[in-house]
Amino acid sequence: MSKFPVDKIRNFCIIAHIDHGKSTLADRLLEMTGAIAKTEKNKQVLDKLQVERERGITVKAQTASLFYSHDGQEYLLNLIDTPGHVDFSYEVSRSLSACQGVLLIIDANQGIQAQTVANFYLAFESQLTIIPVINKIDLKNADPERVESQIEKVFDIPREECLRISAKLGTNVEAVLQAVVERIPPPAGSISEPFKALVFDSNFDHYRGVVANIAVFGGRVKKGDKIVSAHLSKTYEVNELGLLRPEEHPTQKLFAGQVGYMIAGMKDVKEAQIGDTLYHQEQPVQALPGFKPAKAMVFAGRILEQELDNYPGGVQHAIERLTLNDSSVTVQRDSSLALGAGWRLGFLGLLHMEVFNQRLEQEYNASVIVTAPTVPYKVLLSSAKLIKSRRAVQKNVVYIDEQRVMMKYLFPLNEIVVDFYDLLKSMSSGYASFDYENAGYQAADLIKMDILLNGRPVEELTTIVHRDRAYSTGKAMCERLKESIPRQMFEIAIQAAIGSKVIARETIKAYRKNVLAKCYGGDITRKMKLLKKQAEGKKKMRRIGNVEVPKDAFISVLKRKDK
Ligand SMILES: Nc1nc2c(ncn2[C@@H]2O[C@H](COP(=O)(O)OP(=O)(O)OP(=O)(O)O)[C@@H](O)[C@H]2O)c(=O)[nH]1
Repeated sequence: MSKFPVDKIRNFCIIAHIDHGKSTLADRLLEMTGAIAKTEKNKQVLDKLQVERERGITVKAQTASLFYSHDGQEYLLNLIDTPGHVDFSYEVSRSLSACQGVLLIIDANQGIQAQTVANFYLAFESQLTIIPVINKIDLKNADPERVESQIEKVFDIPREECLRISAKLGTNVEAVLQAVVERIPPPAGSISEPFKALVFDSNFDHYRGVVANIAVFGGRVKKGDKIVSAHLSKTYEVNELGLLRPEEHPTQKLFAGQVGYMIAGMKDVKEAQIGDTLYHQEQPVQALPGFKPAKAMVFAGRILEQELDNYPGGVQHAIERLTLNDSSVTVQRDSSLALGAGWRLGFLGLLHMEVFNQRLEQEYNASVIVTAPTVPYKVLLSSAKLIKSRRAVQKNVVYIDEQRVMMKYLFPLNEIVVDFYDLLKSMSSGYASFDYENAGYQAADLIKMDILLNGRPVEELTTIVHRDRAYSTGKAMCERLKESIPRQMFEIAIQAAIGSKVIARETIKAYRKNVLAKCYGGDITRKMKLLKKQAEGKKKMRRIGNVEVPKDAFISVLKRKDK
């Protein structure tokens, strides 16, 4: 591809609240610039992952380079479609680092929603040009006037700057392309500078190794060049590079201002850190600031099971490779006597945890068991100092218009992490939307609860709970254990205790398990089979004191309840 002057390049993201129409607009922009054919089949083409297609949501940011003629000039537009859901906001913030402007899409019926506000601030803080685009004006209940008033009031953007479109029907989408060219500034870099590129995303290809998505901030790079990654100071030869249109489109060179992909013989996922800087071997540059690591909000232990071994290299590789593509997941090795070796993974939210799990299964054929989500705590060890409990505290209220109000609260994270969003949606008949950010640690009345089997604490089941919830949580855990521990030759007491105080108890009656009881007389092979099965079952048991506990019992207590 021939050189494209920097002033004819525009890099922009599409950001919005979930379902406001980003991916549909991206389809129209791809069609109008000839990147994809205009057919029914080409729907949400940038949502490539199976999990995205099944759930109808974007979870990965995707890049597409478009060629667009305007006023007799040819422009290269690099579009990044981003996810809308709060759990994937790390994708948005990284994508913004490769852009100078954003299209902020707002549904003409729903108006400004929680993630519209959150995404606006991400773009605003990055000092990007913001083009408000009111979408779905074809809807019967569309009220673009009202949405423009909201935009003026909440974002202080004059209503004249808003575009009104229907991404579905293609109405006025041409105006969006024109606004991108006219309002968003070109990237700052120059071709005469030394080569400098930011790795803003990467994924692992089974055959070609690491494929890095890069934004070239200065200079140029070509096939065969020797480049260095600032993070590891390791040198690589560029094997392949090109544009994403949205499929890979190999080129000989990439220039300042361009966004594209690069393959440079990186075989290990540790070699292509997201946020890394690449430069020419002979022309070292100062590394770019990179990205702040994502802060995990929800933790889940994953338990290593036999069936995880069906991915070549084992589940370790599968997790490493998937976290390369989703760097917001934190991974720690973990192991316990009862559950065996596993991982403790941190996520930005519950949907994020579900999606990661689904991707492990679908893309790496690794089935895993997810334990109940927990949130991080800081524990102050003290003798008898009671800490005051804190419930949600209202911080402020803004009336967006006569129908909508924006309220800010300070919540304990574990109160909102599991079902708060679902509850809010059903209570408001789907009208309310919700977003959250980390407000730091707060003192709370939390206690450590132990589970005892015949008086012995089971380390793996110790949990931190709010004092008000201790009884119900303890009772539920005891009941679940009672269901899953088989009767044994003596009575088993299952207790939930806070310190030395027992708050819940279940009892399993004594019983001599005679697996042959039902086999009156006859068939010896059937008897042998049952005895063998019992012996195998014993291998999967863990002994706590004198009580034999099957592995499944731990899992049934720790596993998330199905919805
Ligand atoms: N009537 C109407 N529907 C639209 C329009 N644009 C998008 N939609 C519909 O709105 C729904 C959501 O559109 P998407 O493009 O998937 O929304 P999104 O913002 O990409 O969603 P996420 O990526 O999951 O955040 C789909 O059912 C679209 O068909 C429009 O202009 N008019």
